[in-house]
Amino acid sequence: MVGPASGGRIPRQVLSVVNGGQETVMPVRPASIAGSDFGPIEFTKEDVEALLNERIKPKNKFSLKEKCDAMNDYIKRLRLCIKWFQELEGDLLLEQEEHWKMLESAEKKCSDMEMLMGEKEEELNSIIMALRKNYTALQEKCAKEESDKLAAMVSLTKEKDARLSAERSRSPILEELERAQRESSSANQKILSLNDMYKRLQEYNTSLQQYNSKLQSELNQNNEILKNVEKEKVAVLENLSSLRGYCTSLQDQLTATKASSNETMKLKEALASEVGGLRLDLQQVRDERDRQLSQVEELSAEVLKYKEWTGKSAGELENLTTKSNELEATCASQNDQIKKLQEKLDAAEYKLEMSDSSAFEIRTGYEEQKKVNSELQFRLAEAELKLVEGESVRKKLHNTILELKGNIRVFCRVRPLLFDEAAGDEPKAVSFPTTTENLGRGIELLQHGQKHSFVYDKVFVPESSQEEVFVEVSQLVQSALDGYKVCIFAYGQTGSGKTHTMMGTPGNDDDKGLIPRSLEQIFECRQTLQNQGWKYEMQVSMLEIYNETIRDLLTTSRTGSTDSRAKQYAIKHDANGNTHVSDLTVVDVHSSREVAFLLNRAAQSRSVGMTQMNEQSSRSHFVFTMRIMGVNEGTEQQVQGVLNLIDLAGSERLSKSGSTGDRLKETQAINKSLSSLSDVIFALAKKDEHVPFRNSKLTYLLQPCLGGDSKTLMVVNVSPAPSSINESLCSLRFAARVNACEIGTPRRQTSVKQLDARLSYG
Ligand SMILES: Nc1ncnc2c1ncn2[C@@H]1O[C@H](COP(=O)(O)OP(=O)(O)OP(=O)(O)O)[C@@H](O)[C@H]1O
Repeated sequence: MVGPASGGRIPRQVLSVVNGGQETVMPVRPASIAGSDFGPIEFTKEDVEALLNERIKPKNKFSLKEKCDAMNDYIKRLRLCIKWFQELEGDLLLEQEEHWKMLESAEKKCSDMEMLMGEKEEELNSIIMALRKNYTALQEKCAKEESDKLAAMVSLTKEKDARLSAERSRSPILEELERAQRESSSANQKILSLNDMYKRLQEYNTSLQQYNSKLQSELNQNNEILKNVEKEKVAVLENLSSLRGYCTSLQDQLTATKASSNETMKLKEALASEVGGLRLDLQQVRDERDRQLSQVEELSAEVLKYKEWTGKSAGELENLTTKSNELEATCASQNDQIKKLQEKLDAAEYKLEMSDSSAFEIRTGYEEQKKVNSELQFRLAEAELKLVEGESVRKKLHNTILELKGNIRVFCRVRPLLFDEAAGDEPKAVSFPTTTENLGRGIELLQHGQKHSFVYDKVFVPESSQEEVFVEVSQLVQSALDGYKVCIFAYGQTGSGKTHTMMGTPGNDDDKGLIPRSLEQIFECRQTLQNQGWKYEMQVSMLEIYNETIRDLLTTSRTGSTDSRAKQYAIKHDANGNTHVSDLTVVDVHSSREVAFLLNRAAQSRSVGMTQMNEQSSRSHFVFTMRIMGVNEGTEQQVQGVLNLIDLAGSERLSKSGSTGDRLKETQAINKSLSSLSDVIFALAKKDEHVPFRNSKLTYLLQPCLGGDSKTLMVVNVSPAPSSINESLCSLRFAARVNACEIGTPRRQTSVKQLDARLSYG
């Protein structure tokens, strides 16, 4: 395309056409050209230039004619163009005028603008001045910034250096960071899982709490029922005893009535025989009278005959008359006799009648009493049946209560401060919460100003008597008679009161411990249950585990020589879940006195020594076992219970006990077996597949009691002395974990088959 030609005025409308690779420029006036008769005007750039320069240089590539034609044609067109240019010029002139006018107005506007511009310039100048000022300020600032920048640059380089050194130390840090991140993520995961577990534990806890409250309410209900049953039992027993009293009084009455009836019968018989005799006498008298009358008649007849014989001698007549008078007198006296006899007979008959009626009365009374008696006998039998039923309900409820309470239960007993432990001004190390929730169940320990709280099934305060402790245990002991395996063991630091709790003080009735009290209860109950048809056989054995060796405490072969003590006793569990100790002395017992005698013997054989903590310290675990076999002849039911009462050796810290030599060996053996016991308990609590019963003689012996279907009670003994606070805390923590254990379900051993006669531990 061609721009405005230099030196000439170019029409405003010029078309640039590219045709066959050659560029063509056409001046265009759309209205006139588009509708012109000449068709499109074609000329080259040079033509246009020549036209504009008023020079035409036709090209030589055409023939002359063609060129002439083209020139003519071109001239024609040029003329047209000139014409159009002239028109255009006129238009332009007009336009120029308009432009001039516009220019004038523009100039005016320009002068206005200039004025405005002047004003604006002034304004701008002032702005510029201000800007300059700003600029100088900015420059100053900039210089300052520059210096700052320089300082920053210096610090940047320093930082860069530091960064470089940091970069160098970065890689190990990064590694560490990665490791830390890994650890953190695993810790996070752990936290998450712990949170999860915590949530689950909380849920479990709430469900346990709900379950616990349910159990508590069930327990309360059962306790209520038990109380009612006990009340009913008492009422029935009272009723029974009053019925028995009434029955005996009736029996007495009956025998008295029977005796009086017999007497009356005898009297009656005597009277009857008397009446018979009197009748005989009467008959005889009557016969005599008749005979006499006939004699009188005969004599009268003779008198008449003699009267007829008037002539006969007056002497004979007289004789006859006297005879007759005599006979008449005899007759009269006999009549009197007959009268008397009749009277006697009447009286005897009256008496007979009377005695008949009284005999009848007595007989009816007797019959009535017999009826009352049989009724009473019936009621007695009914009451006895009720009693048996009540007893079985009691047993059931009692066992349900124990099951609800859990088959491993924990009691805590705090002994009083001993004489040499007087606390002085020190604050009390042990206290007992008084809130209703934990009353009688809670204990608090103060260690280094920190309070540790524990809750057990029962907590006995120092003032609790042996009787109070036994009352809580007696139901468990009763279970052994009902056919359960029962295991009660005392645990605690040395000198904390285990032996006191289990054995008590010999020779002091009030201070008897759990073992003698349990035995008394068992033998008393045996007596009561005999009335219900139960017959019991009991066997006891006593052993101690000293330095991981079993010793038979009832062996008679021991004469103080250590050889018999060294005998190896093997513990065996049979297929029925019973545990036996080979060669152990087993004694049949029939009374609590017999057992007391054996206990005394065993106590003398026990390994006891003096430690810094206890003058009479048990250096071994003492295991008392009673096997109870009961048979009910009426129901043919058999029960097989086991009662294990264990006084464990006291745990103690070597540092504190000051043990050396043999004592040290003992202490180590004691601590090892106690830690085995805690391992077993915890494995059971965690429901581990493997429970390390075999790790010690004690745990292996007690395997059926700890791991199976027995009812187990741990009495944790605690000393209140501030000097023993650490040991007390350890014992209480262990007890708390035991309390949280859930091991097996107690099972009653009842059968109708032949019982195994050997003594077993479970
Ligand atoms: N409840 C109590 N009331 C009065 N005295 C008690 C009580 N408990 C323990 N004692 C006394 O405390 C002392 C230590 O008690 P005990 O011998 O029973 O402890 P222990 O735990 O069996 O010790 P070890 O493990 O060393 O045999 C004894 O003198 C005992 O009489």
